Amino acid sequence: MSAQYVSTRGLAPARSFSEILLEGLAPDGGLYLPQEYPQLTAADLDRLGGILREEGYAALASQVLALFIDDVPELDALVRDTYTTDNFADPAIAPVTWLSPELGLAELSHGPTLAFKDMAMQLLGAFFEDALSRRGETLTILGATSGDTGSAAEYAMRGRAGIEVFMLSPHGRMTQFQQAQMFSLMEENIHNIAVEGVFDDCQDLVKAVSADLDFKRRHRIGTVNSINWARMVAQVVYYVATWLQARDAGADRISVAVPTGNFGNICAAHVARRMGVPFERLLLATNENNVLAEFFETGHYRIRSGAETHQTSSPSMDISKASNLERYVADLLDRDTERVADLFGRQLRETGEFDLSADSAWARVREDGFVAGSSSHADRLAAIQWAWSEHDRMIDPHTADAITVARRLQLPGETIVAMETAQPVKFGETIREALDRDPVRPAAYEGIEELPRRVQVIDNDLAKLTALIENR
Ligand SMILES: Cc1ncc(COP(=O)(O)O)c(C=O)c1O
Ligand SMILES: N[C@@H](CCOP(=O)(O)O)C(=O)O
Repeated sequence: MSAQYVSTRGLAPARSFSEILLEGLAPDGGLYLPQEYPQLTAADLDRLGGILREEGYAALASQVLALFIDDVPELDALVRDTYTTDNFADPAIAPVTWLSPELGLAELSHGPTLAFKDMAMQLLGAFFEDALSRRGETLTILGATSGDTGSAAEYAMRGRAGIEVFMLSPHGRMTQFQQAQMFSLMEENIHNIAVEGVFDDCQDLVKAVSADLDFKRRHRIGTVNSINWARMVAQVVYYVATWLQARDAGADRISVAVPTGNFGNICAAHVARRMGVPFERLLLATNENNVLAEFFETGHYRIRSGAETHQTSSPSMDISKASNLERYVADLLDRDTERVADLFGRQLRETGEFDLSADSAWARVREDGFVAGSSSHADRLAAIQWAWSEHDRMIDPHTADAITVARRLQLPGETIVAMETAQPVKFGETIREALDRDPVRPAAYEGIEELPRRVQVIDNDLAKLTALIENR
C-alpha cells in the first residue's frame, strides 16, 4: 500500500508520492500533505545521528525520505547521486557552523546556484526524470520565482529529457546576479518569462493555469515551487540534520531562526517538529513584507496587493501571499478540510483576510513553537556588519533577516541555529552598501552579468501565458 497524500481542502482523491510529484497542486486548489506525519522517537534520532556522522548527509536523507516515499524503487540511489560533491561545494552538504556557542548557521547554499533552493531542487530534477522515464511521459514545469527558485529549478532541469521549464519572474525586481543566472541559460528546454508584476502575480498565474484542469492535463503541467510536496519533504531533511548537528555540538534547547516568504522554508521546520524533532522554538523571520510575522503575532492574516508589496533588499522574500501557510493552518485546525477550504478557497479570495485569534486552536501556535519578527533594511545592514566585524562571516540579506530576529528574540539558555539561505554574491549591491566591499564570487560565475540573455517580458495576463505555452 503506497503512502497516501491528501489535499488540505479535502476534495481530491488520495494519491501516492509519485502521483503528487507530477501533479503539484491538488485539483481542488489545495496543497498535498501526507495523511499522517511519520514519527521519530529519541532512539530513532540517535540512530539517524550515527548515520549522519558515519555515512553523511546523503545516507541521512535516504532514511528520512523513505519514511515519506514508498513508490520510488530507486530512491536510495537517486538520493545518493544527488547529495554529492559534484553538486555541492561542501562535503558535509549542509554543515552547521558556529558564530558563538549559542548562535549557529546552517549552511544551505553550497549547491550550484548558491541558494538553499538547490537542496530540494537537485533532488526534484532526479525524481522527475526517474518518474517520467518509468511512465514514458513528459512534463511542462511552470514555476514562479522571486529570484532563487527560478535559477535552482533551471539548473536542475536544464537538458533533462522530457522536461520543459517555463519560469515566471517579476520583471525588474530580481538582483542583477539573479537575472543573469537565469536569463543567460540557452538550453532549448528553458523558457524565461518576466511578468509585469510582483512574485505573487507570478504565483497566481501558476495557480490559475493549474486550476484549468483540462489545460493542465493536455499540457502535462507540473510545478517546482514549494506548493509541490516533494520540495517540502526534501527540505525537512536539512532540519533533521541541523538538529542532529546542534545536539552533537552540545546544545540542549535548540531552536531555528528561519527567513521565510512563501512559508516553505519554515513549513519544513514545522513538519520536522511534528515528526518529533524536538526544536524548542521556530523563529519566523520576514522582511518589511511582514504578512507572516503579523499572522503569527496576532492571528490575523491579511494578504497585500502588488502595490502594497515592498521592494526590499532581501528581494527573494518580497512575498505577500504565503502559499504554504495553508499547510500549517490545516495542521493547526486538525485537518478540518472544510474550514481550510473556506478560509483559503473562499474567504481569502473574497476578502483578502481571515482572523483565527478567537479560535480555540489558536493557542496551539505557541505549542507548535512559533514566534515571529520582521526586519528593516537598516536591520539587515546592521546584521551583515555585525557578522562581518564580530565573526568574520559575510552573510546575505535573507540570512541577515534570520540573524536579526534570532538576536532580538533569543532566550537565556537557548541555542539558535539561523538558516543560511543564500550566498552574499547574489546580493552584491546590499553587501557593498553594508561593508563597502565586494562579496566573494565563485569562479564559475565570473562575468555572468555580461553574458547574452534570453527572456520574454509579458503583461500579467493569463491568456498571454497560456498562449506562450500552447505555441512553444
Ligand atoms: C534566499 C532566500 N531565503 C529565504 C527564502 C524564504 O523561503 P520560503 O519562501 O520558501 O519560505 C527565499 C525564498 O522565498 C529565498 O530565496
Ligand atoms: N524565494 C523564492 C520564492 C518562493 O518560492 P518557493 O519555490 O520556495 O515556493 C524564490 O526565490 O524564487
